[in-house]
Amino acid sequence: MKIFNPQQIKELDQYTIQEQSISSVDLMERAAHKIVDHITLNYAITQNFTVYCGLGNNGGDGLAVSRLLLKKGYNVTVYVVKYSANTSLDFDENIERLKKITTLRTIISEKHIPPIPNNTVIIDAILGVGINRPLDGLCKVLVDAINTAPNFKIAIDIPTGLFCELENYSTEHTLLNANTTLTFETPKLPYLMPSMAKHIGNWKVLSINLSSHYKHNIATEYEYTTLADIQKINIHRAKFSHKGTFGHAEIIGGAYGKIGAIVLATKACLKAGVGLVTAYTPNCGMQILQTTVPEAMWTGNQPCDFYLEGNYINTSKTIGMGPGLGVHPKTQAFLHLVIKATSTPMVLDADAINILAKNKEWLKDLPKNSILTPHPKEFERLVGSFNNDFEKLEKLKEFTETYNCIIVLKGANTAICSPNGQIYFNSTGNPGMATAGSGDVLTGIITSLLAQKHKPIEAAILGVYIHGFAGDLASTKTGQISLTASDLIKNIGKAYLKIKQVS
Ligand SMILES: NC(=O)C1=CN([C@@H]2O[C@H](COP(=O)(O)OP(=O)(O)OC[C@H]3O[C@@H](n4cnc5c(N)ncnc54)[C@H](OP(=O)(O)O)[C@@H]3O)[C@@H](O)[C@H]2O)[C@@H](O)CC1
Ligand SMILES: Nc1ncnc2c1ncn2[C@@H]1O[C@H](COP(=O)(O)OP(=O)(O)O)[C@@H](O)[C@H]1O
Ligand SMILES: [K+]
Repeated sequence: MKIFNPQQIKELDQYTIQEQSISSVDLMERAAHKIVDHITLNYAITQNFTVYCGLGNNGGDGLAVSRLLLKKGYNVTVYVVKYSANTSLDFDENIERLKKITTLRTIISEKHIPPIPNNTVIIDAILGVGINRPLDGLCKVLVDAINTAPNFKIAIDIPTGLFCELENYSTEHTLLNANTTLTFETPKLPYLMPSMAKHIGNWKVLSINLSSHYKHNIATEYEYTTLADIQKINIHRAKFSHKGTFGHAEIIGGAYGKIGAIVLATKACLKAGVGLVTAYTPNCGMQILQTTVPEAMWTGNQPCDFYLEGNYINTSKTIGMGPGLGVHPKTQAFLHLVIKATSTPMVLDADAINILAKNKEWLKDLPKNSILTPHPKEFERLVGSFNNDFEKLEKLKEFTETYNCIIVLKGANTAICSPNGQIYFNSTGNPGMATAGSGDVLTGIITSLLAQKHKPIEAAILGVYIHGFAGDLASTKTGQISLTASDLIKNIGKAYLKIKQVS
């Protein structure tokens, strides 16, 4: 699913109006109905609402929602926030419609902000994507007052004060803290940023049937991977395929006391469908590997605390390297040898990333289209610090473009950045996955998909989706608190089945 910027949202609106021969006020009505459907599903008729409406189309949405809720019998108090003399045409039309059924109240200055009763749900329709400057004066004071109130808050489209692009953005600006944000057609970029979660709350995309033609044809910098996107990827197994068809992966890593990382990655690699897998660990890992993962082959011939370059035998396998590897100087040299000796894309995780962060001049030796899977701390070691999440995304693009690689920046809504700077946010997964070894499982899955000849960017997107999906399926049995990395592995198969089932 594409993520449009505010300019594209305006164009999409206009395109839809022409294509569907619908007036903009009727499109607003369609949007308002979707909001009201959500509210009626979630709130009893006894619930009171207080709606704050600005003077543009976000305010227009608020007025239309108020009218529809009143008609259904809800108790709704509507305030028009008069911060300027300008109003939009659809706002004006909705004022006329609403006036016929209720009394409108106006807030004209900071001194006239009415107290907020505690039994009401607040609906924020002050400003939407039309925001072009930070909040000040009446809007700022009102948003501060709303933020102070303990009431549940629903924002329409975006919480008032939020900017969707780096331009204009500052962490100093006031913005409304919503508990739920109900947006139209596509998620907005800030919804996928950790620092914005407290402003956006839970968010939901409501489809308002905007032009498919426009959505299909316009390129965006950002996408949000949904099940429908994943189902376009071919995971079918042909009848006469054999284990050679599905590649041979080599998972390199582990050290004394950290062999478990390689056990998890190797198991996950198998469960994700690879034909053959070899675990490459220090000698102390051999028995453990052969006992816990009998399906895997073992190789290594390495001492337990570091890796020796001379013991490495280059093969044509698809390499996933890093879990439990350690950062001993000899291991660092070993990693440099491996990346120089490899010509096909490989997966680098954990200590492999930490070693590259210490030796940035080696990054140019990475095989083209290799996939690095840092968690946020590893990412910072790699690219340096940044001031906010917008800058973080810029650094992400800069890095993948410079080194011709793919980065999988892990976390909630993992961001996958291609070598040409396209970013795909993942939609599966849950906080239960913030547990030891969860990243090792991901390394195994992505290496497996790469070995199965998925294109590197596809392996990254599909791998992250399956990993998160396995986490979601696992959590239905274990709950999030007790979820472990092994539960993820157990649910990889089920995740595949679910993907295929509904396709
Ligand atoms: N396809 C969709 O998604 C659909 C979207 N729809 C809805 O339309 C909304 C966008 O509406 P919009 O373009 O009228 O903008 P909106 O946010 O109401 O701002 C209005 C005006 O406020 C002003 N202003 C700006 N910053 C300010 C500030 N800091 N403090 C004070 N004033 C400020 C500025 O005017 P100015 O003062 O510069 O003249 C600006 O033009 C969208 O979020 C969604 O709710 C649906 O109706 C249908 C389908
Ligand atoms: N809050 C969360 N929501 C969704 N996924 C998460 C969350 N926290 C962590 N994860 C996922 O769990 C994995 C953790 O990886 P990592 O930090 O490398 O763990 P480890 O080093 O213990 O293996 C990543 O794939 C990440 O996306
Ligand atoms: K709003």
